Amino acid sequence: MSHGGCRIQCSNWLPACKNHQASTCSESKNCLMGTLLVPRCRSLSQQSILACCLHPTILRKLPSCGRRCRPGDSSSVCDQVSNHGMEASMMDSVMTASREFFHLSLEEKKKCSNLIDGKYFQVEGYGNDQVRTQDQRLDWSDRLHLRVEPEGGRNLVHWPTHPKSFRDDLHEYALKCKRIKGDVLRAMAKILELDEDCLVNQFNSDAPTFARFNHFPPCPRPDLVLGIKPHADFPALTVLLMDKDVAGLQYLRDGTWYNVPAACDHTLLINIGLTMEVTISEPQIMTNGIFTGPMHRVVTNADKERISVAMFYGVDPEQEIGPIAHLLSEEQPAQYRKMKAKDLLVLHHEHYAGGRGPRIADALKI
Ligand SMILES: O=C(O)CCC(=O)C(=O)O
Ligand SMILES: [Fe+2]
Repeated sequence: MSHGGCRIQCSNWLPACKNHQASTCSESKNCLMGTLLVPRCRSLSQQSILACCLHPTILRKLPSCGRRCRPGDSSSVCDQVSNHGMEASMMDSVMTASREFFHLSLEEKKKCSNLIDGKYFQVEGYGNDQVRTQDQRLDWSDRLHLRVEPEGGRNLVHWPTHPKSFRDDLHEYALKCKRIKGDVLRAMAKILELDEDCLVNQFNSDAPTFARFNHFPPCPRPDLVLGIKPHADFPALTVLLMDKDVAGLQYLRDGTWYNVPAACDHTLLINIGLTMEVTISEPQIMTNGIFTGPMHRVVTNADKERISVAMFYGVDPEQEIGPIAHLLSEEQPAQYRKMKAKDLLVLHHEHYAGGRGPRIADALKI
């Protein structure tokens, strides 16, 4: 690692109160994520970042990790990472450019629309989810979704020209995030006792990276409407840049939603996605996987807008994904069937939008 190792933030994630409000909740001082997932120390080795989030059976192999494990802990990678090597000024610039874009007139934003001729949905561009069914729940958010990698596959027609810095900021930011993604994947491979580049090599030159800019305007009824409904990210890994001032993200754990505080100290949040779960979670049959894509959602705020920027790292759509061979043995056979990434994505959308449950990885279980 060129920048001396990422650090995990000791986070104090409080249970959300019943009306979904993220910022006002002080019902409980129970620091679940802080005590269970993150050791109480400020600087951890790179290896420990992920160890904090791994299943206890793997964790026991790691002398450097001070995590206290409880039987039945679920395992998920959803931690705030600092000392990640990205300049705070760059993170601020991306946030400012995003905010400026969302504050443009609707007419201006529609120049990047995700609807062709105002009707036909496409993944890239400005807008909301595709509406597939009459009773589909829509999110209280505006989005700009852009393919960032491979660089040759960028559709600049969707890339805003206002603010002027937007394109350059995103380009630079993507380069930094890619390096962080590599660091995280190498650390994960090490923990799994795989070849260091084994996971990085799952991403060939056609592996897509999408940037999703989320804007959550103030919402008059936060008790009724969610900014993003419960989901687990589909791609393999997400690097999330969050608003410094307004919280809203929540994670589900043991049936309770927990608030993630606003990222006032320039932390990034790393999520494991479902693709990675299918790829690497094989040996722990008893525990349903070493890594799982954590379920999360975003709540709305009555008074304040919120911005976040997610970089989603997927694998080549033509790639067949399934358990990595090195992780399988006679005692630990595959738990998931193999499928091309593009077919898995279709299934995921059907499940998620159709309300049949957001965890497509479960549908793939053998
Ligand atoms: O806004 C956030 O903090 C999370 C966004 C998110 O979960 C997503 O874009 O998939
Ligand atoms: Fe997400």
